[in-house]
Amino acid sequence: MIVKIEKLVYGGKGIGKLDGRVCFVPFVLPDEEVEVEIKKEKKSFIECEPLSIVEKSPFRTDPPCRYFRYCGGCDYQHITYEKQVEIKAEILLETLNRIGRLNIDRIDKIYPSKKPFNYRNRTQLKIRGEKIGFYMRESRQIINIDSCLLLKEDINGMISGVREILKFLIFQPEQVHIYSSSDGEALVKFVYQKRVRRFPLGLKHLRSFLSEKLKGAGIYHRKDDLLKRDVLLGESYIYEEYGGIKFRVSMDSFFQVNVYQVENLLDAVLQNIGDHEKAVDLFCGVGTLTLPSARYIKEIYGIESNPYAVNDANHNRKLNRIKNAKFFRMDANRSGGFIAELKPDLVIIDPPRTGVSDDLVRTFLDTDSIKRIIYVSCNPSTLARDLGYLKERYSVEKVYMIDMFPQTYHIESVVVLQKMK
Ligand SMILES: C[S@@+](CC[C@H](N)C(=O)[O-])C[C@H]1O[C@@H](n2cnc3c(N)ncnc32)[C@H](O)[C@@H]1O
Repeated sequence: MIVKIEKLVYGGKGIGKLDGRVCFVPFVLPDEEVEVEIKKEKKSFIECEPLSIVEKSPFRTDPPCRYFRYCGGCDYQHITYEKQVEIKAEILLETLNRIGRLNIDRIDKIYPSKKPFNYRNRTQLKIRGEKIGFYMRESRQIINIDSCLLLKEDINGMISGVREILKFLIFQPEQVHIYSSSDGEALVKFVYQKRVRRFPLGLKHLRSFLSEKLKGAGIYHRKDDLLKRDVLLGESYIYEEYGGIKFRVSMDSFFQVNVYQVENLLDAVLQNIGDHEKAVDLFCGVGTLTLPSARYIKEIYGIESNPYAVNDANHNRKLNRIKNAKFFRMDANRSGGFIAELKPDLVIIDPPRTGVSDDLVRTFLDTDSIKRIIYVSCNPSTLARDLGYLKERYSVEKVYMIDMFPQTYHIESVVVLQKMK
């Protein structure tokens, strides 16, 4: 069976038509003719696997990773990097217009990643028996890897060390997380299914296997889908520096994953602060956007639910001697009352993939003081849904795309909304 691919859609797959039904095919490019086999048939669509490419796109390239197509991590390694970025920009626009019923005709600025490989500062390795690696595509089987092309080189250098460490452990962790700062300072987390009372290795040992720049290690167990730390060896944090600001980042706080794109994200946000007086930064993490923004505004308030991130943000505020920023631990999705009382004229939001709550959307619509919203999103579908509601009182002024996750289908964007008169 031959399918002609019309375009790529959010999620990484291409779509075409087979017997009049929509058909999804991974690892293809627009305009390619692909021989496929059917994997799953539903009433309204068909899932296929590509067998061979009959008519190749000029943008097809040889995937450099030997695990590509088996590993669940990458979707786009068969596409030249420039074309990946172009495709993501088209998907972003199409998603905003279709789900949000908007009428946006351009992306104002696209920031490709300076390096499309070796950009990630963190990884979560799954462990099972001798296997260390990532889940296989559409499966819970683990693909055994010795390196990953998305990871910073120093993290790859630590994977063989993890293998050695596991030989010392009677009880195997189910995951090992590694985080390495731009300076190569590293943190490691050993995650167990159940509580472990003793860990047989000290920080010195771990350093000898992993990196001399290892600052700390945490031993965790999983409880109700959350990680609980039982043992800490060394420090629980490392430092990052971006936009002239130093950030302490704890092993349990979030930080942007692509070392080449933090400055670009800041650029997109800071150039839109405009002439405002009082800002609130919701889902603020360790203050990555709050603290650089504080230079351009009278007062700024960061809201974050993770206590470790709030501690880091407060530490970072003092470390950088920033007096006009304040941080609060709060559920941002339920911060409507706080916002209504604060009366900010600018709102910055950077929610997780789920987007923002109905309550928060209502607050943005009902709070007259808010003149502008800078919405940072890692999921175009929920962004489009939220913009679809907000368009009642806000117009889309600017759209930026930051390619935070090269080789994958994920799309990071910044949308600037202006209150209509
Ligand atoms: C995508 S990150 C953005 C962090 C920050 N803006 C940055 O650039 O580093 C989302 C943040 O929202 C926090 N978060 C998730 N759900 C939240 C909630 N309901 N209320 C407040 N913060 C939340 C997470 O802990 C995380 O720090």
